[in-house]
Amino acid sequence: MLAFANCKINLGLNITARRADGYHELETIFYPVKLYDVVELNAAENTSCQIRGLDIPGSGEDNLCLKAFRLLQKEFDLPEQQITLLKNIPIGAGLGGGSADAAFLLKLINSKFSLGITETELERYAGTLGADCPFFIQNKAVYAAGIGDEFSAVNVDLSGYHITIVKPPVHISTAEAYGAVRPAAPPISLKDVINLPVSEWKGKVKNDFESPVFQKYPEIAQIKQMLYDSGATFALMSGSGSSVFGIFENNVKLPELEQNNLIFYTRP
Ligand SMILES: C[C@](O)(CO)[C@H](O)COP(=O)(O)OP(=O)(O)OC[C@H]1O[C@@H](n2ccc(N)nc2=O)[C@H](O)[C@@H]1O
Ligand SMILES: Nc1ncnc2c1ncn2[C@@H]1O[C@H](COP(=O)(O)OP(=O)(O)OP(=O)(O)O)[C@@H](O)[C@H]1O
Repeated sequence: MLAFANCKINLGLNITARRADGYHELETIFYPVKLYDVVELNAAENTSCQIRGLDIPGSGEDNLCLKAFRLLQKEFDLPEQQITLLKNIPIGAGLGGGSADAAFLLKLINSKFSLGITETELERYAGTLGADCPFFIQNKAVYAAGIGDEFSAVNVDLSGYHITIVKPPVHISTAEAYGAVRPAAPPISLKDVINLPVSEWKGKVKNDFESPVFQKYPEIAQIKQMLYDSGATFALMSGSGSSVFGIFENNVKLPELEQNNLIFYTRP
């Protein structure tokens, strides 16, 4: 039994406060995008995780898929399984790929073994694996507050646009990126700004990680500029980077970026 785990982009990200436990309060719009990993479960003598495709740094035991399986195995009487992960979503990209794998695996285990876990409970399990993880349970465009796990409805539809994601060869640690931001409440909430037409988002829908990340890696700022120069209606770094997405009205090809970077063309 298998599942297709899509990634996300952040349409805006305001980091508003630092909590006593070191985590940060934020507001963001999570938007699902059709760039997929594949996770598969098969009966086996021992539970393990086999990875194909892109290399994931760290040991296999650290893989979020294995952590997701063990989390439910502790609570339910699950038989041993081989988890196979086909990794396509770039890592350290701000696309939440690891979180997506874990969340989709929780859902897959729930349906394969008919565990009857509710969506709310699945979100709670996912939240113990990572701040980005709960979003992928419902996996629809949503306004998120808290540490990224308190959801409310939002009306954003990019289905008429083309999305281009550029992943420069830079790996950014999320914890390090948070450490470089000075939290502040935005003058206007993202929840209101996002109601503007996409053509008015430039300069108004912001990502607070951009400034410190662009300072350290000017090549990422150049990619964003290149997306605008190529006709993007809107461009922004996703999450803590390093990927940058462009929203285009037409399907533009970017040969200069194709030669030098990882680039993905997709539709929302
Ligand atoms: C940047 C975003 O991708 C935006 O969607 C997320 O906030 C990151 O979510 P994530 O990768 O699932 O994060 P986690 O794996 O839970 O945490 C990694 C590290 O990021 C920092 N972290 C994460 C989320 C948050 N709201 N505040 C934080 O300060 C913490 O130092 C934490 O140790
Ligand atoms: N299944 C997995 N896929 C990718 N990374 C994983 C996975 N399991 C564990 N990791 C670890 O998590 C780290 C970050 O992974 P991921 O690609 O999800 O982060 P990201 O692109 O920075 O996304 P975000 O910051 O938006 O959550 C990696 O460095 C890797 O060591």
